[in-house]
Amino acid sequence: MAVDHVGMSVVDVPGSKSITARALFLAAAADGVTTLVRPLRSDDTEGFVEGLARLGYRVGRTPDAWQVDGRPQGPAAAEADVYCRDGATTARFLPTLAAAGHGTYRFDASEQMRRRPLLPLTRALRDLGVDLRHERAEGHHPLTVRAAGVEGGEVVLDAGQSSQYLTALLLLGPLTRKGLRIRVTDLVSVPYVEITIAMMRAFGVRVDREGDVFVVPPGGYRATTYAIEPDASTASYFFAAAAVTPGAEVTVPGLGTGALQGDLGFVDVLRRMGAQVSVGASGTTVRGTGLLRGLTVNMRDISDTMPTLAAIAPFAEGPVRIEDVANTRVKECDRLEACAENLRRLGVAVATGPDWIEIQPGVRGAGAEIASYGDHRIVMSFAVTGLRVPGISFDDPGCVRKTFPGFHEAFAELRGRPGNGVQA
Ligand SMILES: O=C(O)C1=C[C@@H](OP(=O)(O)O)[C@@H](O)[C@H](O)C1
Ligand SMILES: C=C(OP(=O)(O)O)C(=O)O
Repeated sequence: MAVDHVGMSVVDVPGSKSITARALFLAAAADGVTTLVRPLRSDDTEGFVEGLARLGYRVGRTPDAWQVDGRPQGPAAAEADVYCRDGATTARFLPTLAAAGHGTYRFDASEQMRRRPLLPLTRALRDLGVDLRHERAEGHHPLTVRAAGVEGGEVVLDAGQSSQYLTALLLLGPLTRKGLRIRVTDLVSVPYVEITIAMMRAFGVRVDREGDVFVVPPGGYRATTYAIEPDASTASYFFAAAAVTPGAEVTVPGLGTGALQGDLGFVDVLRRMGAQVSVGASGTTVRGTGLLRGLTVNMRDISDTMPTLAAIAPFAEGPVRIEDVANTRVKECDRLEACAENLRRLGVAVATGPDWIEIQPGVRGAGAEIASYGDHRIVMSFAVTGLRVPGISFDDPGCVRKTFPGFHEAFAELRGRPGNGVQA
């Protein structure tokens, strides 16, 4: 088996996409000028900034920091046409931000983002009195918001397919006249809601929770200086690389015990499988021990790391079964089927159900071309597989630009030799 050299590496992972998107929303809505330190520069966050600019917000940028002139009263533009690209945070958060202002704003997105669901959020916004019209299908982009401020009050929300609906409404709460009481009937990806609440706190707003009801007071946000954590989902590829390479050690600084992101919990999965993991105050280190056990794991809270685990699962001693990840079918692609198809291309035995995937040990084929489906996580995950299976290539390696344009270079550096057989 080809075992590549990973050695001992310190990997500087770019900023969190989720934290950058929330920080941009909060800064745009805040009273004053906010400085965002080390934001993520990638297609998703560039799309968010471009959307803000179209809505009339001013964002000044240096390589390491962005300055946002907050407008508590809402967008400066009376009319705007915003293209949200492929980013669900952009496509779900920006129309919600715009709803609190006064003007007519149209939002559209990539073909895949047009397919991804939105209905529970647009329904909730309408229930709150927002004039929101879909051009084609109910609950999908393109859509137009005729904004006239939001009164607030109580609203019921099903966030069983995406927590981003709840995050959008939580972020909106302080911009409404009466505040919001959001009654949630179902919720996935809970740690992302915790990120939202922690970040709202940093911008001066306290969210209270009474059972299934999230209570958000009116009153707006306070501008601040906010440092963005490295992206924990991105870090998963580098941690996984260490775990599948006996003796290799990867440290990601800036992601430690105080981290906001639930996806850092991926290292607990690696620990259960046999990797050595240490989470300290200033960073996290994973060391490959040569042992990789199979396991059954519920990834409802950290489903962005499902493809990472699926891609290294064939190297485990026993089957790996990942459960409760139905909503990975409505992401950048149907990730359960994309993982299954690509594993089969490599000669791995795999089965899927509505919300699970089970992967058997062993790679019986040679390398193959991986079908990316335009999904950054499929490419980054199977790059890790490529550490142990020679001859893996990608039909669309560049789609990593969504969250990490420099991924292939960083991964090649980790492997200790340039090129990595991957053309970006
Ligand atoms: O709020 C966020 O920033 C995110 C929430 C998660 O989505 P879902 O809540 O749709 O699972 C995650 O998959 C996505 O990458 C980012
Ligand atoms: C699902 C993802 O992105 P989003 O939903 O923000 O488009 C992701 O980054 O894996």
